[in-house]
Amino acid sequence: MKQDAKQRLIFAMDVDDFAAAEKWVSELHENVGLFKIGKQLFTKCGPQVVQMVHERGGGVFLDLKYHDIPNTVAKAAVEACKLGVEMFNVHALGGLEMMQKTVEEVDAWCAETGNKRPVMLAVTILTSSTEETLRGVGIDRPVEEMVTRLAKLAKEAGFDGVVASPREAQMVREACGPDFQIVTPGVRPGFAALDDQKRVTTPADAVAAGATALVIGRPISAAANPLDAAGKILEEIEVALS
Ligand SMILES: O=C(O)c1cc(=O)[nH]c(=O)n1[C@@H]1O[C@H](COP(=O)(O)O)[C@@H](O)[C@H]1O
Repeated sequence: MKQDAKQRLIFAMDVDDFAAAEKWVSELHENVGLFKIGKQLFTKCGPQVVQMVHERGGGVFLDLKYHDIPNTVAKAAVEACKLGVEMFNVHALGGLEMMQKTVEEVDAWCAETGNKRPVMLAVTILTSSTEETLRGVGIDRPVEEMVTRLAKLAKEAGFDGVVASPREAQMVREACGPDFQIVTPGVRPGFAALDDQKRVTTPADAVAAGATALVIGRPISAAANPLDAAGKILEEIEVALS
């Protein structure tokens, strides 16, 4: 059971330094399944940092949120596959054609090389966004409607799942069926601060709502004892799963 919960805990390794990343992987690998490498760390350290996580026995969620013309995103996604990452993401707002082309090229690369396809996720609406944020960019629709719409689009394109707020997990589950993965950031255990997240829930509530994995950063990294904080989150996930 702990192993199952561990695979569902993704640590957001939001640091800009190779040594700091190395320290986090060594310190947390016992309680964390995947280490999320985002824009800051990847821009600073590049593919070497992916290799480091793999060498230390961790899995990688490459969080570069690709959003560009279809050909550019598809080619970048194939490069992510070549790094051997376990999971990567694009912005669903890039549209159906962008996501379809990405699935097509990744599947072709996997067929050619015999490699396993990484979990492909589409980001719906960021957990830091509100209706006001959407209005500001000309989208006059409720957040919930947009999340469901983008999740369905990702599914239609052949994506494995989405990144969404835990508050929208249940709606996505209903719209996209039981096998669709729902990875939720914006998760805050009772002991942690909200920081800049706006649409949050606890780990237990996220799992109960249908989240298949949780992305958690500062509630672990800012804790007095990060391994212990990750352990407490695992326990909460285990209880929610049972
Ligand atoms: O794609 C993401 O991981 C992501 C999507 C989203 O909507 N909101 C969001 O917070 N994230 C990421 O999830 C992580 C959350 O970190 P904490 O707020 O520290 O737990 C950060 O690395 C964000 O970049």
